[in-house]
Amino acid sequence: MIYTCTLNPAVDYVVRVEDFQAGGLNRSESADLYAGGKGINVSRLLKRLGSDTCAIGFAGGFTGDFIKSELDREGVFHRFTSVNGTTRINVKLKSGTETEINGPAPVISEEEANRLVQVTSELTERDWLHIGGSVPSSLPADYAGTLIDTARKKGARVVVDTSGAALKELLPYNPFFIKPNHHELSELLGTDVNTKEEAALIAKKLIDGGIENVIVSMGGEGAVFVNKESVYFASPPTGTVKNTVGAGDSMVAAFMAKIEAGLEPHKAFHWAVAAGSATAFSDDLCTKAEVEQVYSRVKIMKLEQEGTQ
Ligand SMILES: Nc1ncnc2c1ncn2[C@@H]1O[C@H](COP(=O)(O)OP(=O)(O)OP(=O)(O)O)[C@@H](O)[C@H]1O
Ligand SMILES: O=P(O)(O)OC[C@@]1(O)O[C@H](CO)[C@@H](O)[C@@H]1O
Repeated sequence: MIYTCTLNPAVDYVVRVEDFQAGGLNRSESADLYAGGKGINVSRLLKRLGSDTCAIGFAGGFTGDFIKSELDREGVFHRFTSVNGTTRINVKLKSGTETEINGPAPVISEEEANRLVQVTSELTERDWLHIGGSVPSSLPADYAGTLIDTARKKGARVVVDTSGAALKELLPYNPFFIKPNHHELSELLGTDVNTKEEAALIAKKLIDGGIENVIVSMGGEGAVFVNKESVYFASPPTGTVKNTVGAGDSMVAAFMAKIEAGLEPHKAFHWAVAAGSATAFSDDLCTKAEVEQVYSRVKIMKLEQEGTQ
């Protein structure tokens, strides 16, 4: 079972405005609500791809109830830890460009935090623990690390998809897989990552440090995959981009689903890029059929290891 842990879930309020004017009264053409947060997106896609998954994390208030009812509607298992506070709402404004306003996390008490650690202590060696998204500031700095240690003691495989300080904090735990985008990688290392060669070079260093699989996504420019054996680059097909929210999460979901199904990592990477693009071309997360349609249009090539050293 792939457990996704979203410490700071959100209701994503996706609003479309024809010609947004800052400081003026804008009327939206459409507004949609989605159960959001990185782990929740990953679980929703895993379910669509046919993998066993369960979403865990903190949920509270009417927004927490909305997320649970949406997951129930889609048949996604969940086991959230209830909190007193109210799960945030994240605004995704689409008006030519995409603008995001992600809300603040509710305060998580020590007792609530301990209850989630208990859930991760019930994982087994057949399970994965994916930790995705931001970490509420009320939690101790080493909280996500505690979850990883707890799950690892039970033999679970760990995947990390956080950014900023949280990612830096968790790299020494040597996750099985990470998928930063090139901006997150630049921020992490304080150096610009703009090309596939630069991405491959940095990813190789992370692999040498003990992480098993790294995908660096670069939006419409493609993505780089590095593990101990090889370095690959994939370029996505062109298409009409409708929504990139959750595109990265779709990559993570497809990579885990295909590794779980026994595929070699570079083949799982090919599916990951297809899933990311299929979501970018859809209004919501993509479907399995959409991933299959995009798959043959993704160009994948092996890069020389020497070029990355
Ligand atoms: N313009 C685009 N055209 C085709 N595919 C795209 C485009 N933008 C994103 N994608 C697909 O989505 C994947 C992930 O995109 P990106 O690098 O923006 O991830 P991300 O920043 O983690 O996304 P998010 O945090 O919004 O989920 C890319 O590797 C690619 O497959
Ligand atoms: O604020 P965080 O936790 O970093 O990111 C949260 C978020 O932007 O990530 C998902 C897309 O990846 C959205 O569903 C959600 O709103």
